[in-house]
Amino acid sequence: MVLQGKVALITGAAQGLGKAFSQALLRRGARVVLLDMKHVEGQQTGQEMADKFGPENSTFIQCDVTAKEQLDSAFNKASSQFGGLDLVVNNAGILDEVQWERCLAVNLEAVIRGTYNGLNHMSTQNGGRGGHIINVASIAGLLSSIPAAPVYTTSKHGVVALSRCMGHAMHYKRHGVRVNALCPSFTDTDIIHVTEDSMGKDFWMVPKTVQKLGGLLPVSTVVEGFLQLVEDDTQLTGAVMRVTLAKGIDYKQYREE
Ligand SMILES: NC(=O)c1ccc[n+]([C@@H]2O[C@H](COP(=O)([O-])OP(=O)(O)OC[C@H]3O[C@@H](n4cnc5c(N)ncnc54)[C@H](O)[C@@H]3O)[C@@H](O)[C@H]2O)c1
Ligand SMILES: CCCCC/C=C\C=C\[C@H](O)C/C=C\C/C=C\CCCC(=O)O
Repeated sequence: MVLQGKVALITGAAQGLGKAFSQALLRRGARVVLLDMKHVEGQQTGQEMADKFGPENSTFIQCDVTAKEQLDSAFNKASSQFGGLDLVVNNAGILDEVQWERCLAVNLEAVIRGTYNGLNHMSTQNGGRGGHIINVASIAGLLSSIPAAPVYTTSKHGVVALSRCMGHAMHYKRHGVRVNALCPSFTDTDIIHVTEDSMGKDFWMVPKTVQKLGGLLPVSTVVEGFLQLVEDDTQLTGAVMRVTLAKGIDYKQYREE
């Protein structure tokens, strides 16, 4: 996808990866609608983007992705303000093994809803232009070796499965919308600063696991993978991109099923 002039909606965009993805898209001439439940941080990031790239090219909408009415309304607002959507990035995520129901609601249910909303708005069947949905999963969505984070791992496995199913040629033919998953390893953002409150008694395992993997990915490496996924039309749909320190950016290969 050539990003110049395209319209993107990104959830969890106030900080971390979502903020970095937004900035990368704006740099390439896209217009971006930033969604986040954090009002203060979201407003600040929205202002920062408006100052750098022009107020007409981005907007912040406060939205809790787990609230159906808020998410639906944010999609409608984004689409009517910017004249349709071309790219939806379901990125908002949390790690909470204590309030695990919330973890599933944010990481999986809201990504399912965001995927269906993205299809509704971009499908050529509904008069849309076609487009691309990127669901931010995790390398945890491809491994089952993270005993300290069973629900987070489950949610991310779900995101990978959802993206592969909805990325199937059958759906692409109907809607003209690519659906792909992005799976980074540990990256230097706030989510990894876990506590006993959110992880329970196994929280001490996180730094050990990071150490075992050789450290944290810089956000810039994940952005590089993200842009490749958006711009490389040869990995059409149903693709699962991994970003790791050990192997860099690559695609998981699946046998024909
Ligand atoms: N940092 C990592 O190590 C890593 C690795 C793999 C995948 N991921 C995934 O990347 C995504 C982005 O995480 P990050 O690393 O930037 O973390 P982060 O904590 O810095 O950012 C997450 C953002 O999501 C927002 N958010 C959380 N719940 C929300 C809700 N209900 N509604 C709207 N917004 C909500 C937060 O306010 C925050 O701005 C997540 O899905 C995460 O699981 C992160
Ligand atoms: C004990 C780790 C779980 C806590 C995770 C904290 C934040 C998660 C962010 C990322 O999405 C997780 C990313 C990668 C986890 C990957 C691998 C861990 C184990 C790998 C291994 O056993 O080789």
